[in-house]
Amino acid sequence: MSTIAAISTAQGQGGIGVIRVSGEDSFTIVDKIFKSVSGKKIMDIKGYTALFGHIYNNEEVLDEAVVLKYVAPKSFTGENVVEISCHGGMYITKEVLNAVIMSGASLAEPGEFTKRAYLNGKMDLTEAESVMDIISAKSKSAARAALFVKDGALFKKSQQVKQLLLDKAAHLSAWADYPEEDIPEVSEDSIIEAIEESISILEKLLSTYDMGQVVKEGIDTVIAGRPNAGKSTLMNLLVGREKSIVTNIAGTTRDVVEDTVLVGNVMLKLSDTAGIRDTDNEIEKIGVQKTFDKINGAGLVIALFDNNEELNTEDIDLINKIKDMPCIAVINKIDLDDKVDKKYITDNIENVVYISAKQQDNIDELKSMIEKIAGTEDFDPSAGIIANERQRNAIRNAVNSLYEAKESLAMGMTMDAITVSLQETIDYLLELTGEKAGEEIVDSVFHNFCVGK
Ligand SMILES: Nc1nc2c(c(=O)[nH]1)N(C=O)[C@@H](CNc1ccc(C(=O)N[C@@H](CCC(=O)O)C(=O)O)cc1)CN2
Ligand SMILES: Nc1nc2c(ncn2[C@@H]2O[C@H](COP(=O)(O)OP(=O)(O)OP(=O)(O)O)[C@@H](O)[C@H]2O)c(=O)[nH]1
Ligand SMILES: [Mg+2]
Repeated sequence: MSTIAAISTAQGQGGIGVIRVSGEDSFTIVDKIFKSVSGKKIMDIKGYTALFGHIYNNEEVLDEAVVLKYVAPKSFTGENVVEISCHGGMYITKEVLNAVIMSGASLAEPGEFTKRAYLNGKMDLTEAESVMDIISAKSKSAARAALFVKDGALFKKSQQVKQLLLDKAAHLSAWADYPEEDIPEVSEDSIIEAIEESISILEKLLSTYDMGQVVKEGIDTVIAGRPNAGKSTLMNLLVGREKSIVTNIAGTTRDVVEDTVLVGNVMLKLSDTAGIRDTDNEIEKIGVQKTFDKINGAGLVIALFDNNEELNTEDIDLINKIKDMPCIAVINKIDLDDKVDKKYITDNIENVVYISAKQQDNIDELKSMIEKIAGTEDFDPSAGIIANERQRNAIRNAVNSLYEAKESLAMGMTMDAITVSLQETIDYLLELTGEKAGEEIVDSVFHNFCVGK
């Protein structure tokens, strides 16, 4: 396989930048452009040792650098690897990469290092996919969950089920293929037991998907309500800066104002919206329409009501619109006189919280309610989460084949038919981990990676 190279650190200014080189010829390629101060060659030093020196482009010094050597198979990719740490910054790192390419390496494709790690048996597909999740994690729980998958949380569960079924499938086919041999018959009960246990493990895994999405992607959360209810004040309070304009003029916010914020271990993708009211103003009208579009696509609606005003028809319409969605009714301005019909709100909406956005009262209560609704309070990162649609489909298919096997048994079908279903389940699990996955599947997994990973 060719020797590949790429900048593995973020593109931009940084203290140092790392160019990673992987493949059989890594040492000779880098030796051509690197002169160590000690005079040693990369070729001659041991794995996991480093040299300090300079990178050259022909006779010209490009930068000083530290090179680190990994000898196959003991490296991230399982190949010979050299990491060149030079000064960070777009210009220098590109020049060094260029020198490595001129010296004989080819430019790595996105995800190619991790793909090679997978192809060399350093990790399975679920572990490789978790690498992306680790990089893109924006919260502690997302990062921890991804790290557990990187450590094989998903892979191990898959192996566990595979083993359970292989024991039965092997037995079944042996028994069916060699009826004259003296192989003990597998009892139907033991097959059912293995199937039930497998279904339970896989279904439990499937149930992690939604929460995994919440932890990873965050929740589309819309702050809605009538003009002047205090939506923008709350938005600013949650994000911790003056993101939205706040005035006492009704109809201040027109466009949707967006930001993300971490509440406990839930990431909210917040949208502050135009106050809902019937208006003749063209601009405001469009804003109100956008508010409704946002509500329709929301994972959580935070509906604000003004404690100091009686409910109007817009308030009531909003309550009716959201009461069957994940939502919180926030009664704002509790520092002012109570005029709002609290009973109507609590009769219709389960989660109600009383705050003063202006005086920052009871905000913690609102935050714990958000966490409760997101259901991430007792999220267990160590259980491993399904990271994406590909994994979910593979597991879903595996479970479906198990249900088929169960049905076949109940219908008194031949053992052959049951073996086929169990074999199918195992194939789906092999696809999940990439132990047996088509080239298209593998390619599409790495397609979304960034260059250098
Ligand atoms: N400098 C550097 N830091 C990094 C990475 C890297 O590639 N380079 N990583 C990139 O993601 C992560 C670490 N990943 C790595 C995974 C395996 C090996 C490695 O050498 N594996 C050998 C070790 C065997 C052993 O000593 O037990 C192996 O698997 O055989 C190195 C880094 C995070 N930090
Ligand atoms: N007394 C009191 N005033 C508040 C409170 N929250 C917001 N306000 C005031 O209410 C007015 C409107 O606040 P905004 O946050 O702009 O209201 P909004 O819902 O975003 O309004 P639009 O953008 O017009 O839809 C401002 O003068 C705020 O200072 C509160 O808890 N108590
Ligand atoms: Mg506003």
